[in-house]
Amino acid sequence: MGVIEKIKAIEEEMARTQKNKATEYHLGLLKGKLARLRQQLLAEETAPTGGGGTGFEVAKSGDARAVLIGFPSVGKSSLLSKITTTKAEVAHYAFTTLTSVPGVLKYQGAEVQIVDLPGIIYGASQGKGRGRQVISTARTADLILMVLDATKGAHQRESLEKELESVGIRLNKAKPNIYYKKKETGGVKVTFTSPSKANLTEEAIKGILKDYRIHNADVLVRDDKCTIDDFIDILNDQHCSYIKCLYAYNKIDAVSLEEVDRLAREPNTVVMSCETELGLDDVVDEIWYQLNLSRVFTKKRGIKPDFSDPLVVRNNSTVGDLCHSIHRDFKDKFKYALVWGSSAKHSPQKCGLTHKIHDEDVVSLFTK
Ligand SMILES: Nc1nc2c(ncn2[C@@H]2O[C@H](COP(=O)(O)OP(=O)(O)OP(=O)(O)O)[C@@H](O)[C@H]2O)c(=O)[nH]1
Ligand SMILES: [K+]
Ligand SMILES: [Mg+2]
Repeated sequence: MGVIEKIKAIEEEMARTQKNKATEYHLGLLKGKLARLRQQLLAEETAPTGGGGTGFEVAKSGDARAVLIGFPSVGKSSLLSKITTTKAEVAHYAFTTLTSVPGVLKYQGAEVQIVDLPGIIYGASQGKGRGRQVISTARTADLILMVLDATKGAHQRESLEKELESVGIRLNKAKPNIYYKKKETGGVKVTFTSPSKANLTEEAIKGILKDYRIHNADVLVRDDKCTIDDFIDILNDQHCSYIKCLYAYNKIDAVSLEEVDRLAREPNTVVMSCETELGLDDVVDEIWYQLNLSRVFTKKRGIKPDFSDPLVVRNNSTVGDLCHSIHRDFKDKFKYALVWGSSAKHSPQKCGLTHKIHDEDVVSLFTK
């Protein structure tokens, strides 16, 4: 049986199986198997072929990458053209964009790569259209920007989420807090830090492991809300990507104010009109906010800091992380830092490697 037939068989079995307490872990297993098979399908499609690939993948650049995902003609290329200097082709017909197009969003000295992609269609996760390439590019994103058409219903968002979910992309979800280690001997040991409030029981874990033919392992469930699906995600770890998602509703010029207001209140959501340039600044601010990055300006003694050229680090980074981002051996030479900005108690504050820096801090580093 080929991969596609296997997928079909599992989908049919899932459709036949009624969802209830007795079947939920079997259904979870089937879901896990599906995710693995779909991954396999994607890998086959995107594996580099001898005679040169399709040129679909773009090299990463800048401080982070946001990827535009959405159905055809929702305005992905319009958005790229508005917030970067890249001019992408925009037209009223579906599938105007046929390959990936990168652009650079400049945000107060930081650079975010924005990747425009072809529209996704129903069944993309099974390889329809350019679905496979689009999905494998989505997996490389620090942020998925899901572009939606405000004039269409809620089903577009749900079905896109389903497509991504089915290939192991988890949106706005932290990796389940479960420690799992496969071992050589000793049997299966399951521990819960507090009694489970979801369907993940010791019995379910043992059943799932048996199905995976794993007979020796340590499992520690650290979160009482973990589900069977979460545990299967942990077992399929290399097939799961946990990615932030920002929902951007475009074409708000074409719907009522009430509808705009309703959409804008949804979590992780921005509303915009690329055509009338409404809300674009908010979109850009929100992209930056969701990426969870800080800009830090370094300053040499006696010279003003260069505010056009920040170092970009993850939020909650320490002075030590900053040193590491400059050079991996820099920490060894480090003596102390002077810090100006909201993280400093006084201006400047003398700090060590563990001091946490904030967005827009100015830092002078002194070496031995
Ligand atoms: N009313 C309205 N139309 C818009 C807006 N933004 C884009 N459009 C129109 O929507 C159509 C599709 O825009 P594109 O940017 O090509 O959409 P896309 O998502 O890149 O489309 P594909 O590449 O084909 O998947 C064009 O006719 C645009 O002029 C908007 O804010 N309001
Ligand atoms: K289009
Ligand atoms: Mg396009």
